[in-house]
Amino acid sequence: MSASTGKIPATIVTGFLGAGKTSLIQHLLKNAGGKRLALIINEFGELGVDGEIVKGCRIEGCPEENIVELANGCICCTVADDFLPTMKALIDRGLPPDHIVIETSGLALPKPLVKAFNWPEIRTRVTVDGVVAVVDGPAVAAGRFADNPAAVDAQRKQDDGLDHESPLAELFEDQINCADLIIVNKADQMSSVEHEAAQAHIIKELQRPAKMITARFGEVDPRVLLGLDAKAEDDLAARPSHHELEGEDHDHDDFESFHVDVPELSSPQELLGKLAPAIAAHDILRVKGFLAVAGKEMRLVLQGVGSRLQHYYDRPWESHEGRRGQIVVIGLKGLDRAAITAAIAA
Ligand SMILES: Nc1nc2c(ncn2[C@@H]2O[C@H](COP(=O)(O)OP(=O)(O)OP(=O)(O)O)[C@@H](O)[C@H]2O)c(=O)[nH]1
Repeated sequence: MSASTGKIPATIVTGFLGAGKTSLIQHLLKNAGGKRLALIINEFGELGVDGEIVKGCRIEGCPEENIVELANGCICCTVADDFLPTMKALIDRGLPPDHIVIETSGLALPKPLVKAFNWPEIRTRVTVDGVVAVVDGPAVAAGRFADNPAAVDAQRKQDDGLDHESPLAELFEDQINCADLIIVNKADQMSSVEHEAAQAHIIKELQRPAKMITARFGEVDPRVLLGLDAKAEDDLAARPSHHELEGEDHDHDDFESFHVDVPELSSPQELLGKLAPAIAAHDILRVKGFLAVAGKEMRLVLQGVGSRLQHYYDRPWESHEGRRGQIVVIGLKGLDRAAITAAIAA
């Protein structure tokens, strides 16, 4: 319960694809110090990978019924259909959570979600304690979210309907400009010069006061993360967004995702060898999923952010899952699905 409002506090975690939102939440759950947390996990792709990863950790104190997945679409577009009923169900429980944490999809605009907390049934019971933006530090330092006039011009030539700046830059700016706390993540992958470049870019684009801290693997003290007491739903005018200037056009109309079934692999390398060139050739932004490897009882988690690929075994396959390997692929609209599928699953 928030001491200043008497309402249940909720934290909205935003940040681009692969920035480290799920890692942050896993760390928070492991260090919750007895707090009863409930999680709402939203994903752009049609497979609930993030929710599965968090459940796969089998963290004590966070039973599976406290983790609600809203997959297949961005939460900011389905607020009334998905988010509000989920919130209501959580707060109507006999023993409501102490704190609600919402992981939005990497393509979601946070502001429509904050607005949803003004719905009468929610407003009286819950307050937005803070909006936390997780930022991929090395990607920002590398200029991934900078406005790139040449690239936008080239895209415009292909698509007359494109009426705004780089979709990645816009989304990045909307996410940080809604935040109370910005976490510059992946410190282990940045030199001090890159760290400074990332911070300078954030400060250049930031139009409101927000705290900024650095982290690796989302390891942030829960006392820093929770208890910001921002009451963000009362403060919407101070959180500027490109989206408002563009009417109903949603930034993530510029992105698409699909999934690929992957047969059992002889080794992880069998897939990695095909995936790395496919990511480069098709400028794939994000891949993630679960794979079966011959002779291994455990399922293999695959994570790809840009060209960086990571994999690890997390838990044994359960019998009802049938060792079914699947990965989600996300990129800018116009992905050559047939070519990517053929390259990965051949
Ligand atoms: N080296 C390094 N890798 C990190 C760090 N934080 C996260 N990662 C890795 O980056 C990948 C994506 O991390 P996630 O936590 O799943 O990112 P996310 O923001 O939840 O991704 P989406 O939900 O798909 O948008 C995983 O392979 C993580 O292990 C970090 O600080 N350093």
